[in-house]
Amino acid sequence: LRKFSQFTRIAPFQGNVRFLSGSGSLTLASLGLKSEIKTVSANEKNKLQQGVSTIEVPKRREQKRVGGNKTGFVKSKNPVDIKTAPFAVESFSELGLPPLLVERLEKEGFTVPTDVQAAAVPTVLKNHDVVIQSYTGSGKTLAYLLPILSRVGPLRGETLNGYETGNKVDIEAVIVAPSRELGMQIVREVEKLLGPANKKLVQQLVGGANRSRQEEALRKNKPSIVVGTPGRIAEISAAGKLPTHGCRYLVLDEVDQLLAFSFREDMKRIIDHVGRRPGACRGEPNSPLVKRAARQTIMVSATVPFSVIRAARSWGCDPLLIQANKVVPLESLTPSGPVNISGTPSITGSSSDVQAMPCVQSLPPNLQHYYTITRIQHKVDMLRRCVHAMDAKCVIAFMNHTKQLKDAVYKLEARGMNAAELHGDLSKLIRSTILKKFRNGEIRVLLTNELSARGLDLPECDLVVNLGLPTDSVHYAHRAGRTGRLGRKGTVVTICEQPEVFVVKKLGKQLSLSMQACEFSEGNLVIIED
Ligand SMILES: Nc1ncnc2c1ncn2[C@@H]1O[C@H](COP(=O)(O)OP(=O)(O)OP(=O)(O)O)[C@@H](O)[C@H]1O
Repeated sequence: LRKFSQFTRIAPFQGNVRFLSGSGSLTLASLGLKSEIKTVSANEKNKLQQGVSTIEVPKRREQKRVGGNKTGFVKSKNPVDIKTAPFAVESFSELGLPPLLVERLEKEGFTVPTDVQAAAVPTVLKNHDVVIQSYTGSGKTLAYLLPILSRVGPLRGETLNGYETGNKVDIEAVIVAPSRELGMQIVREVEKLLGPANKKLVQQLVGGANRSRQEEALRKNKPSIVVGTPGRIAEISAAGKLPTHGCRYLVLDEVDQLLAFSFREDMKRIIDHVGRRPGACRGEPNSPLVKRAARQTIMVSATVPFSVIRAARSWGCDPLLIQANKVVPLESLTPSGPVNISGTPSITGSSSDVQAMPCVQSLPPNLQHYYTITRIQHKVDMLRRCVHAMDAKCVIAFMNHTKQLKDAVYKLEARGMNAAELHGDLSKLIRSTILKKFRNGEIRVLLTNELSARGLDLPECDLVVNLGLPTDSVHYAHRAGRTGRLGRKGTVVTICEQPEVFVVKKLGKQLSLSMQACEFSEGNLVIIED
């Protein structure tokens, strides 16, 4: 065992920046991530390009420095100075977005698209069905929202390539997300871009909220975009109160989770009733008009198991896979190809979908991964020591059983640490109040379960702790992805028992991560060298 102070241990990686200090500005350059990002993307590129013909690659410029007076980029209370973010083109206007929308983006502090946005926006604007895959926190939400807002609502371009909506009765875009929190987060993102005057053009249809009020809002406001959870959307659709026959966009966010068995019936209803299936255009002339008349299906996730590829082929028309630097036809992918299959259950329930996807693609490169060993009864105390040692300000700790959450909160609070539990048994109102408090910094440790692993954007989160092991590498990736968003630094610590160490190591191997053993002693992170 060798003992290091945080400062000394991290020095070789990040120069003079104190690890997780929370003070001073953080830079990717100072973290030594510039070269790390380059290495990863070069490897990824090589791996991914084997056997796949790249059909469209957005013009890529030299990676540029973003920072200094441009810190307004990342909208957070303590702006993070991101020196080299994964940005590929200079501006949103280069992507063919209408000027009004570009203006709104600038007002909101978004000036430069991320890689995945640069790849996705022009492709979706060309009416392709797509699967968008890039690592957590890389900006996939705007990657699909921007092309939609270019065609739907008040920010759309003046000329619509001959497409006229006429007397709008139908909803034009349906966005499905697996959790209420993620649904509400997407709604906020759309509202932010539409501006206060046009807020009613987007309607949330999440479960747990008053259904009659949602139906009333649909009738009264005639929104262009609805965002919701599968159950509630399917319910209102089955009641005949969701006019989606002419819907042009169907977005399935966190699509691999939406393919889970529990969503099966609701997803079937949505797939069958939202817009005209692009499959209908098969055999017909491939004219732009025919394509425009069909629904465009956009599937999104950081993890794309082969079940998603299969679903996209069956639900879409010649779908494309969009990753940060390239766009390839899904037809070119096979289970043994570049997008491997993962353990996420498929809609068909096939047991062949059990291989890990190359997770360098699912996780941001700027995360540090550690594990520490303790007895089960000491896990919460180890969490407290870990938070202190890391000097973490905003922590998400995952447990596998809801019943354990309350007890853990109680123990932390007893030791003077602000903590709260978040899980599906709480009402929608309580859940959103807790999340608000966590965002505001009133809660330091959020104890939660898988509910919070997907899609939640809490940019201030600087530490993720696994108090219970994730079930597989896909779950590890989504949990870990709650920190280190959009180029920020982040740390993931898995607190396990001795017999679980081999599982942790296996996860690290599947994800190509360097998973370091550590301890927390006298307020310091202690790395245990192999
Ligand atoms: N071009 C941009 N410039 C600055 N900030 C951006 C840009 N695009 C997105 N962001 C911000 O980056 C953060 C992460 O974006 P987003 O939540 O869309 O990531 P994601 O890829 O969907 O992550 P996940 O896989 O976890 O769902 C958000 O806070 C978002 O506002």
